[in-house]
Amino acid sequence: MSEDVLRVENVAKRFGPVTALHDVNLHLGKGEVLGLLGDNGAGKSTLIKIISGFQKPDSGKLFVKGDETELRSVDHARSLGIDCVYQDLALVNQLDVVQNMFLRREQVHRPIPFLARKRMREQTREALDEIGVNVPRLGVPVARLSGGQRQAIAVARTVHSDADIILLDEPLAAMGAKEGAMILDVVARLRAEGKVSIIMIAHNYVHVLESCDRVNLIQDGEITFDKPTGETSVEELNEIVVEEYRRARARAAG
Ligand SMILES: Nc1ncnc2c1ncn2[C@@H]1O[C@H](COP(=O)(O)OP(=O)(O)OP(=O)(O)O)[C@@H](O)[C@H]1O
Repeated sequence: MSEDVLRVENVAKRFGPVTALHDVNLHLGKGEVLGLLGDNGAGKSTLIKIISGFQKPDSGKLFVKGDETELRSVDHARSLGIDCVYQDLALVNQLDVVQNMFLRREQVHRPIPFLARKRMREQTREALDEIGVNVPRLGVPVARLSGGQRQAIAVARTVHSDADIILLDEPLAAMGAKEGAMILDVVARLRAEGKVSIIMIAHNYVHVLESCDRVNLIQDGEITFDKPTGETSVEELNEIVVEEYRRARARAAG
């Protein structure tokens, strides 16, 4: 891979008595797809929220495209090309599919002329077709759609944005097998094009090994494993996780 588009150095984050991230170091190359694996509560979402400007770290540094950057907000991160599909999707239930697709653009906050609305519908349809997910009625509030369809809209919105650093927090979480495969196809296409860099949180080792260039494992708020996917296996990843589980049980037993 060429230069890093993102570097996280010694990042720590606490929530009261809970240390979510101890001392995290991570890097993402241009055009690279990095899989981030880790148990529940390991710190994956906190890390992604820090990289997307949603939360601030207590300490540590973030470099975006070579420049040390203190992200002030999600909008600030977006202005630098970083966009995230959060686990809870960040769709607005009462708004319809088209309005959600354009949520972060100012049209939604003003009356929309008929022609602009028509263009927005066309672009929404195009973005969803690109993902390959069928959402027949674009005018319904997204609250009435399935979890998989909602997830697809959130992913389509990010892929169709100007972002060149895309963070996917468990993009397959609410999906059936067919919809999940479509999202993995989109990741595969973006990976082949090499224009965007992606961090994908996932629980399925096989998905990560097949869809990513490199894999990081986060355990108890620290990156404990970093290898190209071609140099590791489900067995090796399993072994590390089981070993950590044994250690945690031994610690708990005193
Ligand atoms: N806003 C918060 N307030 C208090 N504690 C938090 C907050 N956000 C995260 N935590 C705690 O920080 C730790 C890491 O949480 P995080 O959500 O980053 O884990 P995760 O690896 O994404 O887990 P999961 O796979 O279950 O989503 C957990 O112990 C969690 O309870």
